[in-house]
Amino acid sequence: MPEASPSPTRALRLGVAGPVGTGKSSLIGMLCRELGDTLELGVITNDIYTDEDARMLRAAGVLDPERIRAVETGACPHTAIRDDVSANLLAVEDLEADFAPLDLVLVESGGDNLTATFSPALVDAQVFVLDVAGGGDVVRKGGPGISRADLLVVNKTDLAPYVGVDAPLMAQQGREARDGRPVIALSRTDPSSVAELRAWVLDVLEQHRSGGHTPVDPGPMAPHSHADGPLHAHGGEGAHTH
Ligand SMILES: Nc1nc2c(ncn2[C@@H]2O[C@H](COP(=O)(O)OP(=O)(O)OP(=O)(O)O)[C@@H](O)[C@H]2O)c(=O)[nH]1
Repeated sequence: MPEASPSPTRALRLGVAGPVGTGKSSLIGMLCRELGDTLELGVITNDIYTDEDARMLRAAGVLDPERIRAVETGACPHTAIRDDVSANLLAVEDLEADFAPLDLVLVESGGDNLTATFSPALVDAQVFVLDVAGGGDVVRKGGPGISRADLLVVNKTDLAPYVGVDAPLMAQQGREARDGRPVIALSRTDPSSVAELRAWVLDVLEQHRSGGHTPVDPGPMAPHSHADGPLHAHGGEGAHTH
């Protein structure tokens, strides 16, 4: 398990969670392109049955393929980032040992629904990714990731006119739901939004290195179900019940 107060010498571990298809892998690829020249990076992906996201990122050529590793999570992808994070921690620690010293390890959750959050035992900070194509009302539905992740991203703003969503309003409602925690309206076609994301990550890294960053638990996941499984919940104290 990582130390309670992260050593400024180890890499910042940044989780990226959010519903299926909102652009988590793309955002990680974007950060690799933006930061790969100046920082030593590693990536861990979580998929239910495959290593699809890792293969997609390797194929994108954004990072040395050896620095992108996959964790196969089995039926419930949330367990692996929330209740029993051992497989992910081992993957992060192996990556850090193999490519020491790393500056930043990006950990992508398996996309599933609105409830996924990382345990602070696995990541130091977390980004929750929504997209405009999921509908403008998604922000108002709330959930621990939307309300309390270190950063909320409203992604694919370039698609907003085509799906009838007011992206600035969606971002504003995100800010209102988050008591001032940051929100970035992002599109890979909007360089200023990409620069804003880059700056946010560098700021958190700087705080991590100076000992000024405290990992915050957004809170446990709400009860949810998977395509082939019953409704279940993940307890806040490491319990996992089906
Ligand atoms: N128009 C547009 N499409 C985007 C943007 N970012 C990502 N996409 C597209 O959205 C789709 C899903 O992106 P992914 O990065 O695979 O999403 P994901 O959240 O990792 O998906 P899962 O791992 O399956 O949950 C892909 O077709 C991307 O090309 C964006 O800024 N604008």
